[in-house]
Amino acid sequence: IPELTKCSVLMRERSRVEEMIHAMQRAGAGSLQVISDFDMTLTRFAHNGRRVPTTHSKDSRHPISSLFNTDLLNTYYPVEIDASRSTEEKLPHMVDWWTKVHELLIQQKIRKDLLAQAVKESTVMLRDGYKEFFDHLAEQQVPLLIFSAGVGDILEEVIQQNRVFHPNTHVISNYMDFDHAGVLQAFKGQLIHTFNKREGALRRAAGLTALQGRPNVLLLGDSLGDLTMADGVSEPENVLTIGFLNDQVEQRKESYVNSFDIVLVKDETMDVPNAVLRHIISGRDRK
Ligand SMILES: Nc1ccn([C@@H]2O[C@H](COP(=O)(O)O)[C@@H](O)[C@H]2O)c(=O)n1
Repeated sequence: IPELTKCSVLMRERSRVEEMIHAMQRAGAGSLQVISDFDMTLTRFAHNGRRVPTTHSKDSRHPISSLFNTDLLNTYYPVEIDASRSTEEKLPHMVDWWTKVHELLIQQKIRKDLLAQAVKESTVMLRDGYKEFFDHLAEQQVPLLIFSAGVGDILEEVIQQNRVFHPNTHVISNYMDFDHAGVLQAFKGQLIHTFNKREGALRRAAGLTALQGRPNVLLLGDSLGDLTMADGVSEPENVLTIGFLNDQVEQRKESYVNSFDIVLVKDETMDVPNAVLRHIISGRDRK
């Protein structure tokens, strides 16, 4: 796979990655499921030197930017990516961050009918190559689980507007609960933040029938917390993990290389996941 030889691609054990890809290729598309994070994994981290907004974050060019206006990002994002703190240390801060953001959004009485326009006018962008990624999985009927600590309603709108929300796509995320007048009144279900995805994986992903009987997993994420997204897969055989290292590269490189099978450093494209998928799905090695 020529894409794996790029200098932005880091691997702790290249031979293990190759073995896993071959095993997944032999098993074919029928054994495969893809589990992916959304913000900064399927969406770009930056474009033309500027941060791309997440499903939660403020987009200054946005006409109703108060909708996503959370300066809390500047306080809590550095904690989220701090390589010197453990996950346990970060947990209470993440709960605070998400709780405050959700409260702010509720106070702002966000209207359901404004969401589509808000997304249309925002600068949120999926990574280059996103269309091949979504379309190829749909054509091959490979289920795609998007597991996001962002806002599910916004996430769905983003993939809808990019015309890639296919029937093979399942989403687990924080969904808004609107009252009868279409005004945000709460968030549904248990809060999902960056570091509690394991609970969601065991509680919710494990029950999705479309994912049953598919022991091979391609997992995509941008945070160490994303590595637990496949913990609900029963009897997994091969779990190949790809991590996007977008920020604080030098501080986090070692932990990412020790944790993900493939690490993509400041790569704003889906080139590597697409190449790996083409290879697995082509089934050229199948006996
Ligand atoms: N107020 C917030 C809260 C979180 N974020 C970022 O969103 C990411 C969560 O979504 P995933 O799809 O990646 O699970 C998380 O990494 C936070 O950095 C935000 O921008 N604003």
